[in-house]
Amino acid sequence: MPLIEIKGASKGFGQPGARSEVLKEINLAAEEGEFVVIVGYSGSGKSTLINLISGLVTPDTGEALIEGRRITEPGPDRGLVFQNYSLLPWLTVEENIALAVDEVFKDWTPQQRKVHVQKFITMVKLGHASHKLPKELSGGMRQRVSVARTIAMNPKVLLLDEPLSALDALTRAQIQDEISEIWRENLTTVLWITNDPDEALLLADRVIPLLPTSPATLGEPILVDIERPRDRRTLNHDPRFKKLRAQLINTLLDAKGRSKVKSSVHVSLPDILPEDLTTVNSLQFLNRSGPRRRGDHQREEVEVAA
Ligand SMILES: Nc1ncnc2c1ncn2[C@@H]1O[C@H](COP(=O)(O)OP(=O)(O)OP(=O)(O)O)[C@@H](O)[C@H]1O
Repeated sequence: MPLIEIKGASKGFGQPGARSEVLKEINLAAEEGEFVVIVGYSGSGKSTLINLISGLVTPDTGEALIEGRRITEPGPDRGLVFQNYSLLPWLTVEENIALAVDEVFKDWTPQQRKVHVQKFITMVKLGHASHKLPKELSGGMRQRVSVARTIAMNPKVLLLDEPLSALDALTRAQIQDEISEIWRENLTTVLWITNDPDEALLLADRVIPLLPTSPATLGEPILVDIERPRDRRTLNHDPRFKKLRAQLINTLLDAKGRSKVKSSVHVSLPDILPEDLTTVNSLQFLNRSGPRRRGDHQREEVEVAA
């Protein structure tokens, strides 16, 4: 049985009449220990999709499951890391992580909890900053705390919603490598959302494109059968990487192109004959009591883009 699963889920927002359908017939499964990345355009519904699993969003139809149980609300078995760190500003690095650990491991001794917190601070290389407040940290350091805090709660699956998009490219690359290493050592199941195809292919076992159809649907998964650890410098020249990259980007671009092709509808013209204003006689229409009607046999339709 897959660790997490989404079966036939659709989701829209808003009241009838002003409703927007965001996701349609989403089917997804991730096995234990698997690193799955969903890649899609901004605004296409990526957060909505990951939140079906976090429990923050309930599907209109279909269901999301963890270990076969239906997800109805957030829970400690699913750790969520957002793009905006969400640290408590009045607590230090250590205290921010300890707060989460104390909440989840209530029956542990204070010493056990302290050792556990230190392990994760070391894992994200923040030993030198454990007594600093969030305002004294760089964006990259804050995101490391956020990741450490979430992993320290031992979730069954780590859900990352564009965790690095607020960071500069170099810090981003560094933290991608760090999280990849943490994943390999701990083999947590990871579901990562991004709008960056390179990030997706560097990190994932399997990349799934979220197609910008309206509503969005999932495309065919792309298996990234490139051995780990993956070195970003050599990867760029690896023919397998180049091929997968082209396949992924083309899939997303093709779907975007198709979504621009609008349908057309037939509209009946009003039941009024147009006046010919090029002849003097036509000015007679000013004396008429009403417009001239088309006969039924003259009814006209035009095709307009919808
Ligand atoms: N709670 C909500 N109420 C109403 N509309 C919502 C809600 N959540 C999301 N939406 C709409 O659903 C669509 C998809 O949003 P979502 O945040 O899932 O996209 P995204 O791909 O994660 O975007 P981004 O990459 O910009 O973060 C957007 O049009 C958004 O306005």
